[in-house]
Amino acid sequence: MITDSTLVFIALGAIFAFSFYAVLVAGQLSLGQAGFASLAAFTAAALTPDPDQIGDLPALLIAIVIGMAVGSAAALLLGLPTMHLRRVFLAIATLGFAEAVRIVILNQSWTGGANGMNVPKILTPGIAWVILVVVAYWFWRMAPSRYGRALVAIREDELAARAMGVDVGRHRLSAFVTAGAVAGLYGVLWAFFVRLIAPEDFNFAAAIDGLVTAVVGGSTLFVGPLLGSGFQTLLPEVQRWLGIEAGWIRPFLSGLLLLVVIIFLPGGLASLIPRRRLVPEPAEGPSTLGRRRHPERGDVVATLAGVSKEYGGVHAVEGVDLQLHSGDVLGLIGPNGAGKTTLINLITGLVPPSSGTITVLGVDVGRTPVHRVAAAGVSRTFQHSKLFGRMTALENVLVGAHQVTRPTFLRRLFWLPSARRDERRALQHAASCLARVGLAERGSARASALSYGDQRRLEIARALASDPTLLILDEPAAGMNHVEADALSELITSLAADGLTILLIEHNVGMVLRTCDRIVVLNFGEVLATGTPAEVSGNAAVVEAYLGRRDVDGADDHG
Ligand SMILES: Nc1ncnc2c1ncn2[C@@H]1O[C@H](COP(=O)(O)OP(=O)(O)OP(=O)(O)O)[C@@H](O)[C@H]1O
Repeated sequence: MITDSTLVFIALGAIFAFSFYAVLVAGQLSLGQAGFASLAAFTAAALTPDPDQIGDLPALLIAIVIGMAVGSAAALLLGLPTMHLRRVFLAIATLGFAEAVRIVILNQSWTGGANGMNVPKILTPGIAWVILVVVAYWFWRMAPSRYGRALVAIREDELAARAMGVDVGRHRLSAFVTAGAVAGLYGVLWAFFVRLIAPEDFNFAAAIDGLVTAVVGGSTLFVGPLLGSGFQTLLPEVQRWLGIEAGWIRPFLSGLLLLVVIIFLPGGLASLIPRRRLVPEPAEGPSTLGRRRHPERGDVVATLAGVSKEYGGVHAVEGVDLQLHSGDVLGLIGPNGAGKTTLINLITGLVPPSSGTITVLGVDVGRTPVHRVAAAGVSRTFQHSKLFGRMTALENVLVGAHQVTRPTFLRRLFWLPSARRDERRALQHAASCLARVGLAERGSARASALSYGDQRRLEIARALASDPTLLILDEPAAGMNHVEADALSELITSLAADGLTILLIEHNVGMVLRTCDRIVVLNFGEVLATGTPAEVSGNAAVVEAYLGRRDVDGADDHG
């Protein structure tokens, strides 16, 4: 039943699916792979020397190099203007590209137009499978590397990944170029196996086949494309074996399976296979990563001058002047909608100010990408949890350590001991961050499975992993009981004793009064009062605008 052709088509289907996997893993949906494959196939077929003259293997190797170069170059050129597009918009743009390629190739004389192009058949099942193993190996080694984790983090929460110091644009582009190279590889292998290639081999249906293979197989594990391709290729064989020739059965069943997988098994068939979880390395003494030199106690860490942020007609932040000093714990309080979150989004570079200047650790924040602000030593948690839900607690913290760890992917490919050493150090560092917030035992739990209080603590551990100078905590005690809030208060005090500067936004006023050296009160986007806890709590305007009002609300979270 399984012929040589079937074996080759399973391998080719899986390689093509890997080109979708390459971007799905970073949360991107691209349909341009058929276009990359087509460009690569026709260019390689036209340029590769005659195998009768130079031998089959050298000819195939030359074709592969040409195809992968063409595929990745096309992806780079298409990626540069489209990488800012998200989800369905990227799918539409890339689909448009693939369709344009098909029409251009159809109308060229050198490609043979609709008649297609004759290509020598030099691909053997053995070579097809060796190449598949190499491609699978690449993605297998990539997944647990710093780069692989960053891609998954982007898929899980792009904004949080940026705040953790991941250069999202560069990572998305490199995933896209990888997809182009792998699609180009597929195009070449296809061309040098089927004898006659035509533009229709790389049409919309081919792209959808590749996507279905990747989605059905699953994008969470590298074997997914193989499972998907095995299913897609073997189904017609099983049909033939059973004597059912109807051509509609395969597309119908794969459509049905796609539906079932999306509804019941979002991780694809591969998610049925248990995944080996990273285990924390026990910390041997203090972490050797990071060790950032913080400014001298009392030095200015951040300066905001006349900062305003408008959303349409809403003045979320209005003319704020503020300085943060090294080693300070500064509290930021105010009624709901006062502009607290907007202010920290401004300080971390997530939103640009409408006017005014913000300088943090020497960086002009309004003009600097978020990941560079993070690299300068700014880290934060989010008011509404922005954990990477499908990653474990340990993996979340490892992404937090992105800026203080070294890239390992290329060294992992060659099993270099230095990569293993770097990984051990990163794991120990992550374990010590988890231990610092009291989550030492929870490292291998999925972030989304943690209790609410533990999720808040995990966000702090992830933020700490970048070894920040300025740590911004946005309502870290929300949902915590008094005991947990007290422990959090102690943690904040101990972090400040280590030299960190902390900006704490919190509605638990009792905790803010106990923990902070200085407090800023915002109201309607403006600074209503600044001072020590005693000064602020005795300020009549503050009591009127915030403290009193909250008491009337009956809120019991003032401590
Ligand atoms: N992206 C946005 N688009 C439009 N308006 C916004 C946006 N972000 C914030 N705002 C508005 O800006 C004002 C300040 O909001 P912000 O979330 O900063 O307040 P906050 O003090 O953090 O409130 P809370 O305590 O409820 O979190 C609100 O009126 C809010 O509706």
